[in-house]
Amino acid sequence: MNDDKQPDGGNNWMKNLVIWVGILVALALVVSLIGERTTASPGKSLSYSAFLNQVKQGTVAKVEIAGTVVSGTMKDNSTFRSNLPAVVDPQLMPALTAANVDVVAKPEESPSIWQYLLVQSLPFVLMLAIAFFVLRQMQKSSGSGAMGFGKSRAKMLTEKHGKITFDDVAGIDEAREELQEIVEFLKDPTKFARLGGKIPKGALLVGSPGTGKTLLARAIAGEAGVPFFTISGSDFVEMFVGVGASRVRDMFEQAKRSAPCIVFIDEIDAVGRHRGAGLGNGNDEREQTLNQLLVEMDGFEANEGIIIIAATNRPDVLDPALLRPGRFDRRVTVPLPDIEGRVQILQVHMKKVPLAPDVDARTLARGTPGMSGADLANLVNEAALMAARLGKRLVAMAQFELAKDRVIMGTEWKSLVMTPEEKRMTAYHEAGHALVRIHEPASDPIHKATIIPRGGALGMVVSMPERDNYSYHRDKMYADLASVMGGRVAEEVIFGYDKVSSGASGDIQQATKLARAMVMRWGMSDKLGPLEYEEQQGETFLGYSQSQRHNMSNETALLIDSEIKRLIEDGHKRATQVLTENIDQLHAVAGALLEYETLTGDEIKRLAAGEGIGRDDGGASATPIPAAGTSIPKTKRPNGPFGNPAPAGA
Ligand SMILES: Nc1ncnc2c1ncn2[C@@H]1O[C@H](COP(=O)(O)OP(=O)(O)OP(=O)(O)O)[C@@H](O)[C@H]1O
Ligand SMILES: [Zn+2]
Repeated sequence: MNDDKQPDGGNNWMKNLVIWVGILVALALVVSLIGERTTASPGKSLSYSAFLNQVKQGTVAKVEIAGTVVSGTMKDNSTFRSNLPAVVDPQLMPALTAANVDVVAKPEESPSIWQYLLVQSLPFVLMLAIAFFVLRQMQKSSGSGAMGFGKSRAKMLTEKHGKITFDDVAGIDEAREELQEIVEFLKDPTKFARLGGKIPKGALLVGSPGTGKTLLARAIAGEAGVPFFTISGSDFVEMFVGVGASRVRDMFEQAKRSAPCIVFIDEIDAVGRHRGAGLGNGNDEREQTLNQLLVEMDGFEANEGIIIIAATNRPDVLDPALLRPGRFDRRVTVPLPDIEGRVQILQVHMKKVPLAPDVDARTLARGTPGMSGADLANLVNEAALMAARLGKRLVAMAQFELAKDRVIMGTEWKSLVMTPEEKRMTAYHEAGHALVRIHEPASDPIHKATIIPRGGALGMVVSMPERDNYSYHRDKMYADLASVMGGRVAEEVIFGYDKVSSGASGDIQQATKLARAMVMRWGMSDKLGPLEYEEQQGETFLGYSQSQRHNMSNETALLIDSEIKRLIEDGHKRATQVLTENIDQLHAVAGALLEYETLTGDEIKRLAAGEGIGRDDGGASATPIPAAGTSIPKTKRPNGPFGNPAPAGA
């Protein structure tokens, strides 16, 4: 369903303009030609010497001279015309008098007044025409109104444009659930408020291109049955100062008239960049626009029923002000789908084409790691086109396989750059984090682990505190340090000390930060004692926290550094111990990660306990995962195609 692409007359109006200018020029030519015809005297045309001969022979009865144009009548009543030479011929007048020709001097013939006006005004007419078309175009693209310059370009999509519901959105259930509350609110804002729900104002969807952010926003509108306005952040960014701001104002006015409704701002980073991040005053306009956006968001009462949903794949560049409570208070990650998600997305799109019986969504999903929902939609579309070209009634697996290759080649596809070897390393890295966490009782339980790349990280392990933590204990800190180091340690244990990847740079940063805070802020180093060595500055927000050391002696500074180093080394040691003692579990979890890409905390626990993963999803369940204690020789595992026996069912 790509019908949300706006029918933008992009090149059309240029074409129109060219056609109209062409017509005008052609008209002008015709008019001037006609003009020439009518002013020209009839009769045959003679050269000057022929004319002079006729005069001398006495056949000419009468001439009229206008400037250099001569027209005349012969004695036999035929007419003629001729042109005089530019320099007056001294022979002519005597010859005319000698032949007794009737001579009439007429004032020089000027072009007709219309012709004159037309020629003179042609450039102006052209300019007017161009201006007219440009203006008309601007009005068209900016909705109604005479000068639609400051008008918002928001497009309103109603159910006419195809109703989209959550059924159309597959494989991103978590994001869907997080947004469910907004649907409830929009369905009946007053009831929601009465029941005491916290009224949402805006949500920020974060995710790479094509993961279905737009789709999700539309589905919310579809589920709630409210109008959906869509606009792109770049539509606000104009050359002229003030235009963007007035567009924002206009957009909100429009939205208020149709509340409850959803306003979807795609690419919000185009306006929402951190203020003052750029150089020069080229950003004045953008800043004004952003300020206006903030003002509007603060201005409307939450129960007015306007929900603003914004999408970005660069949350890191957003202005912190946008993320303050009461603005985009909900931040929802829309991840790339894992295998299960890809199966579901493929199924959603396969519903729209007639399938041959041999088509297996799961096999396709296995072969498309890293593809976004948009890539998968594209894949199904390509396959259907291919089948149509071959004159087939049903789309068969062969076409899907071909289409897959085509999509892979056609997109700059990130995970394609990730070689199987890198993928394997990532799997062991994340498995390392996860296992250390499981074996350190003080750490938070794992929510999930994934090797699907997102936002610069190759994979990640997400843990979820069982309760809100207000204070942390020393043992939890140690456990965290160990599990943060677990990723790099797993790489060392499996691939050798020399082979470790740069993928752990984020971990090392995190470990250092944690260790520093333990030493300097929380007084957890015995050597330094419970003193605060650090002064906090600025907002601890979005990573913009800054800290500074007090003026301190050199020895203290050295001691701090060595304590930080010691803590990190301790973590490294603990992780190494856990992982070498439980290397079977490491293989099992890494193997399962390669197989399924995303594992839940329970699944990891089960694997670590030597049990099966416990999924019963068709083909996948038949796949033997090299769990701890299985008969697959240990040495072989890291060398398999994916550290795994050949996938079953494929
Ligand atoms: N989770 C999904 N389920 C079903 N279809 C999807 C999904 N994600 C993407 N698609 C398909 O891909 C198309 C494009 O997705 P969409 O425009 O919503 O992505 P996006 O995240 O908004 O991308 P961008 O950041 O480029 O704007 C959708 O119209 C849909 O056909
Ligand atoms: Zn890591």
